[in-house]
Amino acid sequence: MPRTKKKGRRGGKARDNAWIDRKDTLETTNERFERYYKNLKIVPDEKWDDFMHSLRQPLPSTFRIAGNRQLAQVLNDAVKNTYIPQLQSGTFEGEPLPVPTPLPWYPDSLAWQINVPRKSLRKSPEYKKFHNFLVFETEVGNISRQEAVSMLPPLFLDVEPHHWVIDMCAAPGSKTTQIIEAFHANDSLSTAMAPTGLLIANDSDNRRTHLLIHQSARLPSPVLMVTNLDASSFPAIKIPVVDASDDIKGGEHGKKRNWRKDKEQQIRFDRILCDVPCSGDGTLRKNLEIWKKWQPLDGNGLHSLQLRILLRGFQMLKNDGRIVYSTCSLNPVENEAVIAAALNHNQEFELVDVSDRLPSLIRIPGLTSWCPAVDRDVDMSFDTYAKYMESLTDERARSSNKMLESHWPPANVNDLKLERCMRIYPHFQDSGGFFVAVLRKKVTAGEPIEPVAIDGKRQAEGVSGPPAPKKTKLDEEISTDSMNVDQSAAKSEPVAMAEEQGKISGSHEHNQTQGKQKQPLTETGGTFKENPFTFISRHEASLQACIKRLNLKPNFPAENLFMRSPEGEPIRSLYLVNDVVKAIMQSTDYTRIRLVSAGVKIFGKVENSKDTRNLPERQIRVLSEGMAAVLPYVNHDTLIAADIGVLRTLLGTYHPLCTSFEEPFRTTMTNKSIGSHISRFKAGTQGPTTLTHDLILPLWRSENAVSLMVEKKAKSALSLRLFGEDITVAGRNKQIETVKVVNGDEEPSTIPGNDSDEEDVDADKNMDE
Ligand SMILES: C[S@@+](CC[C@H](N)C(=O)[O-])C[C@H]1O[C@@H](n2cnc3c(N)ncnc32)[C@H](O)[C@@H]1O
Repeated sequence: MPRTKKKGRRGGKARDNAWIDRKDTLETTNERFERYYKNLKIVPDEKWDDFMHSLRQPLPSTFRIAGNRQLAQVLNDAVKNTYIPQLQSGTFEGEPLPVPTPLPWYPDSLAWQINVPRKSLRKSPEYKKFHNFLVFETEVGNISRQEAVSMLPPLFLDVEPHHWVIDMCAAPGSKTTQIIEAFHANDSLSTAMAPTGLLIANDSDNRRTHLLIHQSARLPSPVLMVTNLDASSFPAIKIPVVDASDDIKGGEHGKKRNWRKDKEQQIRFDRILCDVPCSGDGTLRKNLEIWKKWQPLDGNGLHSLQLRILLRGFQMLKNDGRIVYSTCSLNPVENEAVIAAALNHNQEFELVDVSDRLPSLIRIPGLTSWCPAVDRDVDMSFDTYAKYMESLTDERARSSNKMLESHWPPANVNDLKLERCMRIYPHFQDSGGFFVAVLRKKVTAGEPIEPVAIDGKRQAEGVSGPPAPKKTKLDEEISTDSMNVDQSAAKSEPVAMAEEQGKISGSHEHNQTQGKQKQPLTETGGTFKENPFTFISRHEASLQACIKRLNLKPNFPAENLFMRSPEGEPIRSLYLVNDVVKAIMQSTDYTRIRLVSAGVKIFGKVENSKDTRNLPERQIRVLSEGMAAVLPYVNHDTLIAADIGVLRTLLGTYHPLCTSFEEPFRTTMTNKSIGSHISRFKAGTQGPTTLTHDLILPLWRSENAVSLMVEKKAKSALSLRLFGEDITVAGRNKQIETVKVVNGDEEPSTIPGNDSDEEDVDADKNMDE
């Protein structure tokens, strides 16, 4: 049986237990917060109490059914038709249990909200069962726990599979995952598309890029690259130009691109997400520490970084492209003020009216007037920057002034259509607070308009045209087209994490610089320690043997496979990227773009064992996590046919002997050679079990047995979904342990069954997790 190299766990245990993690009581007050936002009139006076009341309520848990549409529908049906009726029949302390409700604005009702106090969770068997389902499906990437409002930006981004997209501040990756889903929206469980687009998920915090990699590994894609750079100076990336005769949308899968060696293009993006670091006061309902720390200078301090990130986004956008800017802050200085300053800096851009999108989402238009606080004690007495500057009579006060003109509304504020921005408040639909703005490049005839100064120090009030002002320091930082920027280490504003370390959520950062604005950028990672990305020869013997064994189609892009070790070293795992990602990786040194990860791991090296005997055709196996990426190249006629009965045996036993299967699978497998195979489990009904769609899964044929090469948690999730119980060996073990613990008996040593082959059991333990 194959042994694959043992991997470290990718975390996630602690998260499981906190799935439905509602805090039941909150102590919440901050006089500055109330004074600031009441003065700003962000909500009408008569609604103020509702607003404050809802901020003090625990935030309901929300989740989204992820993955491709077909599976999403199956899981959504399970929530609606299996779990909700069970919950409806349960009670807690004599009261009916609250049941999950769909978020009315989320497309196809695929997102849900649960409002359950912890104690009912712990004590309700119905909720325990539902919780188990959520945990398993989350672990295998089919459900994503995500704050409701954080699901919004990708919905307004409208990503299509051929788009080139950059998520500039992406970690921990909830929105990146949604974008990946958009790339694969049309995949099904038995067929997949090879998207021709590109997704760069970037974050300046190296540790958080690894959270992002973990999160996105649940939905692996050959379009994905993860970089670790300061988004405000994201470097220009050049790749060869594609021949004009090539369809850039790559409608035909596997069609090779003809890259021209003589001509380069700078990558510009169709879609850009700027989900920038922010003070995060929209997350007060779940990040209670903000109540103690909040003060208005946090937002003032983040404004210039937010603006620089958005303006770098402007520079990198294609002509007909779209940018979504979002924060989980309520502060206009981090929201409308950033948008206003960016629009005045580059008048080629405009806000998009998206009022007809997601009609059930309750929101209000962006503010068109506001006044920043100039100190921690919420002094809001200056309605213009000029008046504020006049008030600074001594030279020291003037030179240490941290306020920028762009903190105030510009004179042309009414021309900017800021009402097209969206504000979402907690009392609207029992959510967190959020801000979203959708921007695009105007379609203009003639010459591009020159950017104007943005930080207000030299900018004349009432910018109406494109004068060519002297550049300010902030301008210089922004207008560097970063063509040759070499970020030897990513830099970031010293923002602290709003959320608990390591927890996956869409929440934004909190600036804990406590009013220190525009701090010098700090090095995050020092040296960049990542293994190189080495493309391998498509003629490599073990690879060719594996392709032949799996009957992959001739258009399988074997030349797009790389390993994460220096050239010449033996292959361990092979990763697949699409043509655009490969072109970037070959045109740009990976240390320049601080590339942390790319593509999908599709093949694993089988460690030498009695099965492989050093034979090349037995040395590489297809990994379950890579199946979706391999599917477009699978020849469906040559897949090994199997049914629900076979699946039951494979799930219920680690390595069943070939002879333990019914015909015709028994003879088929007996006649197969040792190595990696792919099987198609046909949709159908057998007894009480219905498989609603075909499943395509990897198998390993050893000397006498067959194994389903799917990691344990995914096996349990599949078993729960199909049979309503966890029939896997691990699942049965867990049940026996629970019974023993409850009865005070000893732990069981082994589970009886057909698991006599020690080596096989090891192999299963070593599955990539
Ligand atoms: C609001 S969080 C992003 C949340 C993420 N979009 C999600 O949905 O999971 C902001 C992120 O910006 C990152 N960040 C802070 N400064 C940055 C910079 N200069 N460039 C790139 N990322 C930055 C932080 O590390 C943080 O992960």
